[in-house]
Amino acid sequence: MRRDTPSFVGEAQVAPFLLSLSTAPSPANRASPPAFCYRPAMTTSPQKLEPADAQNVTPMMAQYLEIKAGHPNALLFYRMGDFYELFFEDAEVASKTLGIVLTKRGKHQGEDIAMCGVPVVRADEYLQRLIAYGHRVAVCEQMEDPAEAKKRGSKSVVKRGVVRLVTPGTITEETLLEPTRANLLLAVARLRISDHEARFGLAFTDISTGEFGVSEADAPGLAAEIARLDPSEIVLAESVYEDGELGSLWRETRAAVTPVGRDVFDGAQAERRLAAFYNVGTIDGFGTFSRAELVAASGLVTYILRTQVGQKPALDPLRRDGASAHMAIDAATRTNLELLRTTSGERSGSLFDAIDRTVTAGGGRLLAQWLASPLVRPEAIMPRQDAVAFFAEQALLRGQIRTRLKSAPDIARSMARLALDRAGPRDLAALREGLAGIALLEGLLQRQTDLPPVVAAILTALARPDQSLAPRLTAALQEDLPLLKRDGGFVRTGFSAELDETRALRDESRRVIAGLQARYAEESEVRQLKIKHNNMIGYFVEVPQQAGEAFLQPGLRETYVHRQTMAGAMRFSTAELSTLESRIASAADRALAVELQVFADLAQALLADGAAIRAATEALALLDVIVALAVLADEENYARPLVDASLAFAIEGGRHPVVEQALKREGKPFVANDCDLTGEKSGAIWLLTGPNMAGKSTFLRQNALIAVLAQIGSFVPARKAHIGAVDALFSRVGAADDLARGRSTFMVEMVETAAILNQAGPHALVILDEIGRGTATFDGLSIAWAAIENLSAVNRCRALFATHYHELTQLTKKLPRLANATMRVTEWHGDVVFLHEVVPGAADRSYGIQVAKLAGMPAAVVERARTVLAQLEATDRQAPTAKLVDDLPLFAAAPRPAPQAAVKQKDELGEALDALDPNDMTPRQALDALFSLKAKRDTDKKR
Ligand SMILES: Nc1ncnc2c1ncn2[C@@H]1O[C@H](COP(=O)(O)OP(=O)(O)OP(=O)(O)O)[C@@H](O)[C@H]1O
Repeated sequence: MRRDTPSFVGEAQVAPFLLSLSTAPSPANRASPPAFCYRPAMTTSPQKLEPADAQNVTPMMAQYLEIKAGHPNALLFYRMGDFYELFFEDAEVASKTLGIVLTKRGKHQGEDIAMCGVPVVRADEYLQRLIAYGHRVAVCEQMEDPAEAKKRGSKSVVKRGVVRLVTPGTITEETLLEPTRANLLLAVARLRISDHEARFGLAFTDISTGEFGVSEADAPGLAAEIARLDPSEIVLAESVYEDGELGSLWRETRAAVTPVGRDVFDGAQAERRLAAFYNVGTIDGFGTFSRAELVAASGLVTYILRTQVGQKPALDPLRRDGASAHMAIDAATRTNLELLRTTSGERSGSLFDAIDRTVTAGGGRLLAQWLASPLVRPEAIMPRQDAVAFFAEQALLRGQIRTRLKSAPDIARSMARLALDRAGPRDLAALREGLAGIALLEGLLQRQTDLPPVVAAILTALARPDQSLAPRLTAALQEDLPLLKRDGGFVRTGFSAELDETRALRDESRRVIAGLQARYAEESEVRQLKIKHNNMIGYFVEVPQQAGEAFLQPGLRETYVHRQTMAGAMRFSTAELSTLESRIASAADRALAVELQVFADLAQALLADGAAIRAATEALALLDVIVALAVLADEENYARPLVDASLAFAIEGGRHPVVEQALKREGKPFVANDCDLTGEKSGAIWLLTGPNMAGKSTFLRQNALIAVLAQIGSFVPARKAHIGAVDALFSRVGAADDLARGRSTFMVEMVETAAILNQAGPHALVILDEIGRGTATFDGLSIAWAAIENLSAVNRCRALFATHYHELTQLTKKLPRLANATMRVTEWHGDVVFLHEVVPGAADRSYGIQVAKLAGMPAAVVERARTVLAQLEATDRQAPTAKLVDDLPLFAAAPRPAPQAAVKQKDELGEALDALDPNDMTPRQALDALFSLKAKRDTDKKR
């Protein structure tokens, strides 16, 4: 692809050059962003780019170096005419990431300067790619007309400045954002309470919609809170980033992590900075916030102002997003239950995908947020259920609302771009459609009676925006609109008399040119004479070369001034054409100026009503979600659950929301199953046995997912459900190897199971699927055994525990809260048939060999396995594990020590523990260490 010379003067040292682009990364096939952690020292090394070298470089390069020195941690997009250029290491990084060719331009300190560039018109595509790979980009624009620079002398350089830092958490462009995912920027501030204890303030915002929340967590709760919010970028002080104890958190998050200087989180400035940001005298009116929350919020706005270089996004006032009001779900559980994404990172196959019936991007984002943060308080859940129930009964109204919602554009993001002065005519059009849609929906809801409180609140919010805005936008805007306002042509004829006048002048000039061409052709007797235009020489007369010679002779040359001789043609200008040209140019300039003023006036009117429009937009998203949940309940035959503060968990005829739909697509039925963990008669912990493939995992997960759905306010896939609100949900599967983190299967299982046994309280719901399978039979059995005893005696929570260790079923004799359940199977001509039915009792056998046979194992191997099994069973009969239950004294767990006491008792055992690094251990070493710790502990007790 050949590029034109950049059209600015004073920088003639920039030669035209060749640049080839590989296939452009398309927004549609965007690769999912790799897990990364932003490395601050990634770009050009500073010693190479000392601005002090400026004496030895061209003025333009000196300017580049100075600007780059101010942004060492970002790739610098340096605007040159129609391209953004990157130099030095920035160019190398960008060319590798974007797949564009690296070229050279001039020398710096004797070495070639690497360079690559991206066309301004396609910058968004490239930005998207760079951001997805965790880079930050500083966008440096030309701040004056090149003609201005030229006036200062031919060598002078166009003024440039960085207008914006683009980072994963601060983007607003439609093309860079995923429509149904909130793009959260999270700031984490640490407040030390003592040497051993710290509180963390979390402040998060979605700049593209204006949402702004704060919350607080202690050290153990921080990871779960980050997993719940699932931010795109995390900003934190360098000291917090470098804290060894938190290291794994920053390494393992999907978000880009941006450490910043401590001044960003300056506690002494917090209130003042927040008040300045919101333009208020004091922030007391926003409510009461903890110190940690305020420091985080002020860090967040400080970072935003720095990345937006002074442009202030319109953010809602901060609001406490109480973590305690939400079900605690840690990262491993979220992954395991595939709430928003499957374990392989795709949306398809997740719970979100299965239940999402929303029709707007804002609704999709809100539903995802609800799924990420189910509620705990029944009095918060009930109003949502009432609203869903209201629409579940009204199919006709639902249909009318959805038709209107479908055509409503994503106006939250358009409003955000407007506030940042990044909006274009199409954003105004989106607001025109959006506001008109809001008015229609308001009318529709107004005609209904007996609205439940949530729907009544939606109606009030929809009525808030200024009703005159939509008609005003309709009157001002054309139907077909350009992307950029600087292209003009978006204001409707008839809206502005001044604009219509200048446009008439421009159109009339065109007619004059046509007349002039006819006259010139007649006078010169050259019929092929044409008047044309290009950007280099403006309007000119073009004639075939042979005819052109006559124009150089007296008679014609007085009128026609020679400009260019081309292959086969000659070009001339005339005084009349020059006059016309300047008239046309000034008419076009004037027309554009009027259009930009119209744009600015409309933008101002919309922003003045910003709070009302944002409230109406939020109401629109809420309406979409509520109606979508009603559609889901109707389509999939879900029932309204009873959620209260009890410890009940009684599901009748429960189904797995994702598996059920998958089976339905194949025309297969799903077998519904009951689950009662209420505890009085049924047992609060169910030990589930049954062969592989019988449906154990499906049953376990369906109950966890039913709890999640019930607590977001949705109806659930069951005939009837009574759920005592779950405050924490844990789900673990006998782990697969987690080689990426350098841990073995067994270690992962132990770390994760330990987390549950340490944290689950009486209102928790715990799902454990084949815990202990990652190690030798007896080790695994013993650990599973001890874990069940702990769950029953210490955690006293509701739990489902699937296992292949049939020996464990004996435990019900000793543990009254434990009940056995099994997957019913039957045999047919020697083959196992799965009935997918959960019934009380224990599996009599594993059917492992039958399943192997079903899987196509060679007949000889199956036969041999039968023989070995017979032998093993004979041996077990001589020393049955069942006897153990009678022999072993009942589990006696020590009460959990208070954290304070634990710190004080730092002893030999603690030191031995400190010396261990589980990440560096093999399973064998971990086991050895566990035994040696236990031995040490036993010795201590005897002392
Ligand atoms: N209730 C059900 N109704 C109909 N089909 C079901 C049901 N439960 C499970 N299935 C089907 O059986 C398959 C196996 O289920 P699942 O993975 O839960 O078995 P499992 O007992 O956990 O097996 P493994 O021990 O091998 O993990 C599922 O993919 C699903 O197609």
